[in-house]
Amino acid sequence: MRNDGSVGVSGFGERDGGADAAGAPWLSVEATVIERGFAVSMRLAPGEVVAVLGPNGAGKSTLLSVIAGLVHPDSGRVRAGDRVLLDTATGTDVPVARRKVGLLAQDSLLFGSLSAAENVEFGPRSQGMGRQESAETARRWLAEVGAADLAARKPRKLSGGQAQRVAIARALAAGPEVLLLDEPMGSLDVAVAAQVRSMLRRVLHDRAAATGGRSAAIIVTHDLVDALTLADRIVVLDNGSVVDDGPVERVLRSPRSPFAADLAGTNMVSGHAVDAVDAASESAGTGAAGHGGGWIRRRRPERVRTGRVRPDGAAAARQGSRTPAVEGDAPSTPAAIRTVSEAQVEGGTLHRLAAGEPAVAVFSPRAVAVYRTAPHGSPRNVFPVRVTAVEARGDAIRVRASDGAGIPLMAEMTTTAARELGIAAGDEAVFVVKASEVRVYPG
Ligand SMILES: Nc1ncnc2c1ncn2[C@@H]1O[C@H](COP(=O)(O)OP(=O)(O)OP(=O)(O)O)[C@@H](O)[C@H]1O
Repeated sequence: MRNDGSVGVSGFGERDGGADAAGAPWLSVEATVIERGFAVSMRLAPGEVVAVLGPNGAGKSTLLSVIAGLVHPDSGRVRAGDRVLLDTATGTDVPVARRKVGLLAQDSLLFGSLSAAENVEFGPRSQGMGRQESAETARRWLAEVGAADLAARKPRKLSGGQAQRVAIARALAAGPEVLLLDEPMGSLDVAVAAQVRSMLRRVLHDRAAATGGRSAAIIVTHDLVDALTLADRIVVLDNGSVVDDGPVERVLRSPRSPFAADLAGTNMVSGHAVDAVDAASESAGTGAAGHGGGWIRRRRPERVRTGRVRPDGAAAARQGSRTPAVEGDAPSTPAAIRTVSEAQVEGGTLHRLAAGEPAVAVFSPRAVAVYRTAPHGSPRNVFPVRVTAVEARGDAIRVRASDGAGIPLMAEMTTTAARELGIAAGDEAVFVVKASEVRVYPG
C-alpha cells in the first residue's frame, strides 16, 4: 500500500464521453506516474468499450497497469462502480487479485503445464470457487470464445489464434468488472485476427448486456479496425497525456491531435449495410464484380499508373496503395452500404453484416482517382464532390472534398497529376474508388 497523496492530481482537461445518461462514469481513472511522464484522467460509462490508441511510449500500457494495480501512481484515484480501487490521498490500494480487473497483457502466457481448461479454471479457483463450478465456468467461457474443443489441449499444441482465444476466456472466466486488453490481436495473422475480433465483438456486447452495465472494457490497439469494430469511443494518448477523446467517428472525422489526424488519414463513409446478396447481385449488375471477380479472394490492389492525367481528364491516384484498414489480403465477401444520401458504396468485408445494420466503408485517399467529370460505364464507386481544399502533404497533394450530403472525402495524388488536372478549392470533381479498395466494417 502506498500513500503519497502530497502530489496532487491536476491539470486534467475535461473530455467528452465516459458518462452514462445520468452523467455518472462507471470507471474513472486519474493518475500521475512522474517517472514515466504520465498524467491521465479518463472516464468510462457503464458498459462502455474504449479503444486507446497512441504512438509507442505514449503510456497505453502504463494506463492499463495502473488500473490493474501493477503500477502504483505517485498520485491518483481509480474507481470502478462504487468500489475505490486506488486512492493515494487515503492510502487505498486494493491488491491486484481483488480488483476484479482482467488484464490480457501483450505478453500474456498460458501456463504451459496446464490444459486450456485448467488455464481458464485458474481464475475462478483462485477466487475460491469450487472445483466443479470452476470447471463448469471454464467450459462455458471456452465455448463462448469458440474453443470448447480445445479444452484438453496443452498450450504448446495450440496455434496463435487458439491460444489467444483461450487467454481471452481465461481473462473473462474470473468475472472481471473491468476488462483490459493490450493489443489482443497484435500477434495474430490477419485472417485469424479477423476471427478473434469478431468473437471479441460478440463477447464484449454480450458482457455489457449480461452485467447490466456494471462493466467496462479498454482495448489498447494500434489498429484502427479494432477501434471501428469494437469500441464506442477512442481515447488517444501521446506523451503520457490524453490528446483526443471522443466517439470513434468524431475522432476520425475531426481529429484533435496529429496522431489522430494521421490515424484518420483515411476515408470513412457511414451508412447501413445493404443485404449482401443484393450487394453481390447489384455489384454484378453494375460491374463491381468486374474487378476480376475478386470478391471471394481479394486481389492485391492494382497499382494505378502514377501521376498521369488520363485522356478522360482523370488524374490517377498517387499510387495503388492499399486501404489502411489492415486486414490485408484475407478473403473477403462482397458488402455494400447505403449512405444517408442514398449512395451505395461497394466493397468487401470479413464480417457478417445483417442488412440494415450500421456499417462503415473505409478506403485510402490513395485509392481514390479524381476526375473532372464522371467516367463512363465505370464499375466503381463514384462520388460527385465539391473540392474544399488542396493541400501539400510531403511529396503528394491531398484533395479534400465533400459530397452532396456533406460527407468529407480525401484523395491523394502526385503533385504532377494535381497540376495537370488543375483542381482547386471550390471546383466540382468526381472521386472514384474501386470496390476492391473498399473495406466494409460493422459500424
Ligand atoms: N517499467 C518501466 N519503468 C520505467 N519507465 C517505463 C517502464 N515501462 C514503460 N516506461 C516508460 O513509460 C512511458 C510509457 O510507456 P508505455 O509502455 O506505457 O507506452 P505504450 O503506449 O504502451 O507504448 P507501446 O505502444 O510501445 O507499448 C515510456 O516513456 C516508457 O519508456
